[in-house]
Formats: sequence, C-alpha cells, structure tokens
Amino acid sequence: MKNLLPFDGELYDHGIIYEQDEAYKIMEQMLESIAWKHDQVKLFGRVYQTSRMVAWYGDVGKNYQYSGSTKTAHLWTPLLLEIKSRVENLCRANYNACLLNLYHDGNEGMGWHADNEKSIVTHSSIASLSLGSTRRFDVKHLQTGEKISLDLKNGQLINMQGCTQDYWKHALAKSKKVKNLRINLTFRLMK
Ligand SMILES: O=C(O)CCC(=O)C(=O)O
Ligand SMILES: [Fe+2]
Repeated sequence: MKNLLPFDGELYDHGIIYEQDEAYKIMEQMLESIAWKHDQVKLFGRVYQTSRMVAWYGDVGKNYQYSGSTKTAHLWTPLLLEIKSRVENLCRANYNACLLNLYHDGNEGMGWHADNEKSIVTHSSIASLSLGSTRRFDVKHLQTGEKISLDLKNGQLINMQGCTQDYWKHALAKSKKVKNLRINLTFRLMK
C-alpha cells in the first residue's frame, strides 16, 4: 500500500471498508448506543464545551488524559469490538482504545493537532474510520508546511503510524457546505 506522506511518517488510505448501507447502519447504531458527551477544552485557563461530541471506549484501565481532565474508558460494545477486529486486520496493528467524535455538521471540525499524548504508545498505529458525511482531512508538516488533503468518505479507513505525529499535524476542516452528521472512530494503542 502506498504511503501518502513524502517523508517523516506514514499515512495509508485503505479505501471504503464498509458498503454504504452497512456504514450508515453502523452510524445509526452508534448514535443510539454510544455514551456521547460534549467535549471540554481548556483555553487560557477556562473550560469550554464544544458542540462536537466525544466518547472514549477501551480495555479496562485505559483512561485518557487531555486538556487537563481524565476520561474513564467505557467498556467495548460488541459492535465496536467487531469493527476493531476488522480494522486491526486491515492495518496489521493492535488497538486497546477508541476515541469517537461526532460532528453534527460542517460548522464543527477539529483544529490542528498531533496525537502525541504521553499515554499513547510512541509511533504506534492510529486508525481512523469515517461514517456519514464526507469531510476534508488535512495533514501538514510542522517544518516545511507541506500539506496533504484527503476527502474522507462514508466507510473509509485510513491510518497513521511511525513518526507521523512527531513531524505532522492534522485537522478536520470546517465547511459551510456540509449539512449532515459525521462520526469518526480513532483506534489507538495506549500504554
Ligand atoms: O475526525 C477526524 O477525522 C479526526 C479526528 C482526530 O484527529 C482525533 O480524534 O484525534
Ligand atoms: Fe487526531
């Protein structure tokens, strides 16, 4: 499989791994069964609630620390375990946690960041499955500013691994044109 990054990391596009009907069905099931909460972000010492919603799932004890708070992992649902196993086979990696993001429409996105928290196993694979609305995913090199953009579609799987998080940031672009919901699952390997 072709590495989409020219240097300093690895980004792979596995294409659409769930047929459209199935992907939408999974999204509906996720809407009903996942413990969604508004995300809280600390900015300049104040806590803000994002309109984007998140949920954290994983093995027992795989808690997640960011923006000054600890998120306790919910235990895997049967559906999440099924998806995880498919993603693990395709990415040839193992994951023990999953962060789910729910973007109601194009007004919600995610700013530039790297998934380089201390609690993530260094240089491990991070897989991302998209469900619902197509959204633009940007990756930008910290030094050269080189940018790669991907339109992530319903049922599409990508993964980043190696030293990617040391040299590249990524973001989910906002868009006035997107009127519908998107759910994203990022599978991770935590220490
Ligand atoms: O929604 C996406 O595609 C990106 C999510 C992301 O970067 C993250 O959860 O760290
Ligand atoms: Fe990320």
